[in-house]
Amino acid sequence: MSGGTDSGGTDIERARKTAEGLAHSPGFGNEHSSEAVAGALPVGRNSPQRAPLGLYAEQLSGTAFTEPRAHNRRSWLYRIRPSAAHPPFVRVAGGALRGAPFTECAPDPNRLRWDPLPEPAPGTDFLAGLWTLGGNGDPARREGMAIHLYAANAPMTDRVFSDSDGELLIVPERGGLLLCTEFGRLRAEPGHVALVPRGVRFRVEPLDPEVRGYVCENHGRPFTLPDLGPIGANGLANPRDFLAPVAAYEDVEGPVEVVNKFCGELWSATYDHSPLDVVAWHGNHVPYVYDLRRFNVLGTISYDHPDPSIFTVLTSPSDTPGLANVDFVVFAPRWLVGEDTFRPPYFHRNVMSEYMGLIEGAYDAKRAGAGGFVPGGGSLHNMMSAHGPDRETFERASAAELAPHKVDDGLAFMFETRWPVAATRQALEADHLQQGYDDVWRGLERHFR
Ligand SMILES: O=C(O)Cc1cc(O)ccc1O
Ligand SMILES: [Fe+2]
Repeated sequence: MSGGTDSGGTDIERARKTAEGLAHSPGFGNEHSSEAVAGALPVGRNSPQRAPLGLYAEQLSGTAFTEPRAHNRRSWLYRIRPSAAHPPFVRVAGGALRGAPFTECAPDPNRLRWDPLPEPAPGTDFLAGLWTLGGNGDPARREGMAIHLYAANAPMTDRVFSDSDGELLIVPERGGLLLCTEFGRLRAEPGHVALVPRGVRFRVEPLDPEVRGYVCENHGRPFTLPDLGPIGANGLANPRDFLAPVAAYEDVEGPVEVVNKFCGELWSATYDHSPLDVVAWHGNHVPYVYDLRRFNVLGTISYDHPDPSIFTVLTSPSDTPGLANVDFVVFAPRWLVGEDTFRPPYFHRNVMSEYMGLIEGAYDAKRAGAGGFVPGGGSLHNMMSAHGPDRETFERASAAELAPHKVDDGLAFMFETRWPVAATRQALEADHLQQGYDDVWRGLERHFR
C-alpha cells in the first residue's frame, strides 16, 4: 500500500480523520492534473507505449469525442488495473431506486409536498438508501433528469457505485459525506454540493451516524456554469470555488462489487480488486464539491422580484439556447431592499417544473415547522401549476414595512427542469407525502373593490 491514503477503512471515526485536511485542485471545467506518486503521470502524451510505473492508461469520456472544445469533457486515468478487467454484469434489485422512463403513474398537475424520508433500517448505506421521487426524459437518449433522496447510516463496504445514466449532484441536508472516488477523496457537508460525473466509480462513507440529502441525477449535458451576460465577468458561482480532489488510490486485492446504473436498472459485477486504483489522472471530467455559502447572490437594488434564474449555480443546457434540461438554483442568505415591492416569491405558473428542497432553516415563501416546508422535505410544482407564497407569507409581506431586510434564516434550493416530473408510485403513496398541501393557499381573501 502506498500513495498517501489508507486501504479504505470504513468506520466513521476513520472516515472523519481521513476527510480532514483533504487537498484539492480548484477550478471549474479546467484541465486538472494530479498524481499520488511522483512520476505516475506521463509527460507530453496520454498514451505512452508503456505508462509510468507499470500503470494502465484509460480514457473516460463525458462528452462525444467530437463535441466543441468548450463543451468537451474527458479525463485520462493511470491505474493499477484497467476497468475492462471484469466478469459479466448481472441485473440486481434496485431497492427504492427507480429509473426512467417514469411511467408508473400519470404525471400529476397537483402541488405536492413531502416531509423528510423516514429513518432507514440500521446498516443502510448510501446506495441502498437512495429513494426515487420522480423524474423525466430518458437516460438512453441522454436527456431529462431524476430526483432522488437518500437516508443512510452505514458506509459502503466492499462496493462502489457508478452511474452510466448521468452525473449525480448530491445535496447533503443532514450529516457529512466522504466520497471516495476514482479521482480521490472529497468531503461534502450540509451546505455543500458534490458532483460525481457520469460513469465515475465512487463509494460513500457517512461522516455522521445519520446522513440525509437530495440527489439530482442529470441525464443530459453535464452541468456547467451559466453565462453571465450583462452581469459581467464575475458573480454567481465563481469557478475557483469548485474543488476537485487530488489523486488518492486504493491498492486492494480482493472482491469489490461495482454496481452500475444503466438505462434505469442496476447491474453488478464483482472485480477482484478495488476499482478506486487510479494513481494519477488529468482532465476536466472530474468530481467536485462547492460550498453554497460562497455563492455571490445578486438581486434587485431598485424594485421588483427578479426571476430565480438569477440564483442559478449550475445549468445543464439543452439543444435549445436558454432552455435548461435542468438548472440547480440556490436561495442563499441575501438582503432584500426592493422599494414598493412584494419581496417574497410572487404567485406564478411556470412552464418549467420545479422541485424544491430545504437544507436548513426556512424558505421565505413558506411557513416552516411541522406540516410546513421543512429541512429534508421537498415540494413539486409541476409545469403550469399555480403556486407562490402561502397565505401567511402573502399577508405578512403585503403589510410589511419595507426597510432593508436580511433573509438569513435558511438555505433552500431548486431543481428546475424543462419537462414535467412524473412522481414514482412510492412517492405518491408515501406516508410522508403531506395531505392537504393545497390548504396553504386557502383563505386568500378577495380584496378587489
Ligand atoms: O416557487 C418557488 O418558490 C421558486 C421561485 C422563487 C422565486 O423567487 C421566483 C419564482 C420561483 O418559482
Ligand atoms: Fe416556483
